[in-house]
Formats: sequence, structure tokens, C-alpha cells
Amino acid sequence: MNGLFVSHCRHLSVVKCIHNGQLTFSHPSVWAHVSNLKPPPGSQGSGIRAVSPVLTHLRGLRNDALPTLEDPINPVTITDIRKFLSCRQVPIQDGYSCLRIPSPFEASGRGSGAGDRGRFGLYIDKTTGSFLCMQTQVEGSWEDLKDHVLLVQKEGHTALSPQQVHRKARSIENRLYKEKEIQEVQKIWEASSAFVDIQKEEAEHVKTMFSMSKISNATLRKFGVKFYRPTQSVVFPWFSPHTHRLVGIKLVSVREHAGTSDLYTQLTLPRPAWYHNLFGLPLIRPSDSQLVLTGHEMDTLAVNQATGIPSLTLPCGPSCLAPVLLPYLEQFSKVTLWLGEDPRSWEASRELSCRLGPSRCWLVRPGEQQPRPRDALTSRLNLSGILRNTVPAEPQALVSFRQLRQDVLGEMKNKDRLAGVKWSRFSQLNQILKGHRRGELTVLTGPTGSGKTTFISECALDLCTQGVGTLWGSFEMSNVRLARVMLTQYTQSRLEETLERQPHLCHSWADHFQELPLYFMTFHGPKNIKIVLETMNHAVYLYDISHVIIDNLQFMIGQESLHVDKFALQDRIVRAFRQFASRAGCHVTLIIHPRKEEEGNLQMASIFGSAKAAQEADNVLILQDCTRVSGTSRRRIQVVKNRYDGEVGTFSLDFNKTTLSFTCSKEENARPPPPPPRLQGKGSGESSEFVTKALELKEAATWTKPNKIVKRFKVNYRAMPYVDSVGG
Ligand SMILES: Nc1ncnc2c1ncn2[C@@H]1O[C@H](COP(=O)(O)OP(=O)(O)OP(=O)(O)O)[C@@H](O)[C@H]1O
Repeated sequence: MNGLFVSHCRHLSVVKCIHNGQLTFSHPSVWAHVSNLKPPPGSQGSGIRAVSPVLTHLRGLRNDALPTLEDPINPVTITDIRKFLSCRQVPIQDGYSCLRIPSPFEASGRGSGAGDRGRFGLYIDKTTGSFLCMQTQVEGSWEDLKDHVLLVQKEGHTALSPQQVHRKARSIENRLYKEKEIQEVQKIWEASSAFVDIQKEEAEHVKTMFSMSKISNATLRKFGVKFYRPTQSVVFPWFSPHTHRLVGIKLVSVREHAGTSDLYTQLTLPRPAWYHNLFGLPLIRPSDSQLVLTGHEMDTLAVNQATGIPSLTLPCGPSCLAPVLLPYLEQFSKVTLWLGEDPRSWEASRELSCRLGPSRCWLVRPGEQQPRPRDALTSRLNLSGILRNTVPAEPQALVSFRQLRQDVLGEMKNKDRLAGVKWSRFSQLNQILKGHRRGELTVLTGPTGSGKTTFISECALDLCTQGVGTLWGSFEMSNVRLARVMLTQYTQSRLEETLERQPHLCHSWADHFQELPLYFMTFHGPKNIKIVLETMNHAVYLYDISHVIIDNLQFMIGQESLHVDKFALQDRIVRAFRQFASRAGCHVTLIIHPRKEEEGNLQMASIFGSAKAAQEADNVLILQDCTRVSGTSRRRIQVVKNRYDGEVGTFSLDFNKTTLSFTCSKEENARPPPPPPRLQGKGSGESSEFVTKALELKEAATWTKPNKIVKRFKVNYRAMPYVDSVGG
């Protein structure tokens, strides 16, 4: 059954078009623009990755490990899904994040498993339409399911035999790796020791190293947790819920003891984008209706040991849940999110509750007496009492300060973190705006051709290199040209000048650039706001996008027929983007042309349209063109509105035509832009080396008792793929 398997993976950090087709950096049209040379060998035909000989090895590994966007993502709504199924008399059961229908892959839709849940064994994601059949493991997009339902109704059911089902499930698991990585996982697993088989002293020492001295050997055995001596790592297994095979592992190592703080690193096989393990899933029974979801495996062990309540761990930390895992959480009528005590975990629990269904979600609010589960157990706190003291995720219509008090105090305590992500290239922007925050709306205006796109491209790239998932809506400039500008800003050089002499260097740069969480909508010219918003919603849901740039609003609106009131239409669209930013917790940057007027010194009122854009915006920036005054390519950024803390101001920018980059002007003792990222010679070594290689931590998160985060990890990912860092 071809074409039914679509990989839905989070954090696909490649340069891809969301709406249709594929644009990768090896796309011939990119190179055609970057140079007048022929595209590199092997890249003929759209979307085919250009694989130069030197990179074959790297690409060979990464091609397998880096899932591609196999099908265009066309936004589908829950209304479309219900309408299609109802028209074909397909019975539907409503769930929290998914709809359930009898699986057309099961003979007469009869499924194994308890009652209705077995019979309604196919889960359809309400947001994306993608589906997963829990019995046969067949998964795919909404388009695939529609085709299959039509096929079944036309030619009778096409059930899979049990043997086919098992083969399918194994084929999914096998596709996670290259063959040798499966052997690697097995080798590490077999070389690891169960805690019950370790000398008592050594076991106690290991538990002390990982601050889990209160976790019993029985609990560790129940969850299958082992210890891998060669790297002094705790090994958390990933067993397939269908074949019960070991399909992956996560190794957590202690990097260093600094006083009372512990530094941890984690390594997953397969890499994070494919590591879809809800740790603890094999222990879940069909009858379980209550769940505690944690951000770290040790917390799941602590919760289950202390309370007996079923507990699962998110695959890669508190802010990561691949949509393909949502069906496994559908059976729970109550989900308690106890993701950690840092502000990011608290924000993540609120965002995650929106996806899981707020009505069934309860949140453990971080606090002195409510640390993460592992530390609550170590401190002999009452975990059951903490779980009784949760707050509902469902927004209450009415709250008193008593309910707000903790949030207010939390914000005061963590004001630096809440200020947002800092730009590394524009320190003056940090001084005025304090950072880039989710959920805000920024408006940028400036004279035509003054460099708005160029400036925002660099600003957004700066944030993207720090992990901010970014989605571009470039309605005027083509994605290829925009990507070329960004690649120049990223490498701080004109690759077209080296492409002929050093093609492999260019491919290495393109490979590194592709690792960024950067996506492009493929809309150009006027586009209906509804389609744009649906695509943005999909991107936020599927790829954890937290920054959307719309360049530019007038181009998106287009030359509507004359009778439409352009100002009223623009106001409606600005309002829609404002609501999206607030609801999705996503920062939206809108580029709006100024009114046709003397383009000398623009004001807030110069923004085209009514005052609505300036009123709705949290931040308003004006790119002033100083050419006429200074006769140079100098520009000035004027922040005329800053809702976060009210500070406004201005600073000058010098433009470098070669690197297409701005730097704060010299006399403003600007810091030079950071050097381009270091190219790593080896992108992905043998998996066996991963486990022994040390990470170069640029900045380390440290846990101090009682386990407060002091700073966050920054890890040199490029030195070692498959590795993620985690505090604790
Ligand atoms: N400060 C600058 N000095 C000189 N040239 C610049 C400067 N900034 C950008 N440019 C160049 O000017 C051209 C237009 O830049 P850009 O597209 O960013 O302007 P824009 O304001 O977005 O244009 P539009 O109003 O059409 O959207 C580009 O080739 C860019 O490299």
C-alpha cells in the first residue's frame, strides 16, 4: 500500500515550503540564482536533493535520519473532515485532539482492544487531518485517508492480514534508522546493566549522581531503566507499543558536578526529530483514564513510584510533542501536566493543554513547595498532595488576584527570561525592546526600497539561529531570492563567488543552514487571509513555529476590486493577525508600507491605512532612510511603540552590501556582528562514537538545590547530531 506513510515529525529543521511542493537548498532554482553555474550533480528535477560526492556519506545518513516533508500540507479543517465522513456514512466518535472512526485497514473495522475503542481504532488529528490506525500502525495524511475510504467503499475493504500488519509496524520502526544504527541500539542496550544486577554501592552512587536516590530498583526495573557503564549513562528504553521491540534509547549522562549543581546531557537514538517515545507507554492499560505527563523520565519514575498514577514522559523535553503521538493520549479523561518548575516548562504546559484539550488538563504550578517530581520525592514532599493542588487549564471566566498571584510573582521573579529571546546582532534593539516575545505583534514600516525586508530577514535569522521556529510569508519577494539573502547574511559572505572554486564548502553551508527551524509559505501576490491563517495554524501546530513574518501586508491584500474599502479590509486583517498572535502564542511581524508621502522622517501616523495597525501592535518600528541626510546607505531604526515596558528610542545602522547585513553604527559603540557559525567537518559520525564523545557546552544550565534553573543550556549541536541537552 504505497503512499500511506507520511512522516509527521516535529522540528523538521530544513528549509521547506509549507504549502506545497518542496524547496530545499539544493533545489536547482536556488543555485540557478546563486550562480550562473549548473546546479550541482544529482539535483536535476524539482525538490531532488543535490548530493555532491563529498557529502554523500553525510547526506546518506542524514537523508535517512532527517525525514522530509513527503506530502504538501494543505490546511484542512475539522468541518471538512466531518463533512467528508458523514457524507459517506462513516461513524465518528469525538475525542479531545482526535476523531475516531472504524479503521478501514481492519477487516470490517473490527479492532482488537477494549470495547468501542478497539472498534474505533483509527484516530484522525483534528488540526491536521493526519491519521494513525492503532491496530495496523498505518499512518498518513488526510488526503491519503480520503483516497482509501473511497477505495474501500468502491471495492470493498482492503484489510491487512495480521502478518502484513506486523510487517508494516516493523517497516515503520526500521525506517527510523540505517540498519547499523539498529545494531548500535541493541549493542548499547545489551551492554547496559539493570540496577538490580549492579553492586549495591555502585547503584547507590549512580542514583546519587542523578539525584534519584529515592527511586527504587523495583521502579527502575518496572520501567526497564538500565545503566551503561562506558559513559556512566542512565539508559531509558523506547519499546514499540505494537511490536514491543526495542526501537530506540535515550542516554542521560552527568557532564559535571559543579558544587551543588548537576549538568546533564542526553543522547537519543534515533535523533530527536524521530524520537517519538512516550516513556512509560508499555505500562499503560486500556482501562487507565488518568495520566501525569512529565518533561523528564526521572520525573515519571518519581510520580509513578510515589502515587501509583500512570505517568508518561514527553520525548524531548517539556515543549515537544509530535502530533503523531496525540492518539496515544486520547484514552485519558484527566491529564495532569507536571513538566518542571522553570518558566519555560510552565508556559509549555499551558501551550500543550491547548492541544490536548483544556477541559481535561490540570497543571501543577511551579513553586517552592512544588518542585519537579524527582526533587519533590528527594525532599520527601507529598506528591499526591501536590497532584491534588493543581489548577485547571481551562481558562476561567472570572479570577481573583488570589488565582493570579502566583503568576504575577513568577513573572516578577523571572523578568529576564520573560523579556524574551535577545538578538545577538542588535544589542540596541535588546536595550529598547528587551527581547523578542511570543504572542506579540510587531509592525515595521519604512520608505520603499529602504531595506525593510533585508533588516527583518537578518533580525529573524538571528532569532532562528537561537532556535526560534520561523515561518516566512514573503508575498512580494520570491522564496528563492529571500533564501539567498538569508544565506548570505548567515554566512556573512557571497557564496556565489566561491561556488565554482569550492562547491563542497557551499553545500556544507547549505547543509548547516537547512538545520535551522526555518519554513516558507509559498504564497505570492494577493492571498485570502483565511488560507494564510490556516497555514500559519498548521505551522505552529506541526513545527512549533513561534515567529511569523508577513512581508508585506499591502501585497498580501492585493489590489482588491475597487469597491472594497481598503482601510476596512486592512483593519480586519490586522485584527486577525493580532488574534492569531495572542491565541497561538506566536510573534507576528507585519511589514506595512507607509502612506505615499514625503519619505523623509516617517511617523507612526505614516503607516498606510487607519490607526488600527499602530493601535493593535505591541511594537512599532520605523526604518528611517538617512541617505538624503548622510548621503550614505546608513539607516536608522526608530522604535516608536513598545508595549512591554514603554521604552522607545532610535539607533543607526550601517549596511554592508557584500554581506547584506546591518551593524549598529560605529559611534554607537556597536558590537561587531557575531562571527558566522563554525562549519563542523563531520556532520554525523558513527553512532557508536556518539555515546563517548563529550559535548562542548557553550553555556550550561545548572541545577542548584532546590533545583532552580540558573541558566539554560546552549549546546554545539553541530558537533554531534542526535544529541540534545536537558537540564535534569
Ligand atoms: N541600507 C541599505 N543601503 C543600501 N542598500 C540597501 C540597504 N538595505 C537594503 N539595501 C538593498 O536595497 C534593495 C531593497 O532592499 P529591501 O527589499 O530589503 O527593501 P524594502 O524596503 O523591503 O523594499 P520594498 O519596499 O520594495 O519592500 C536590496 O537590494 C538590498 O540589498
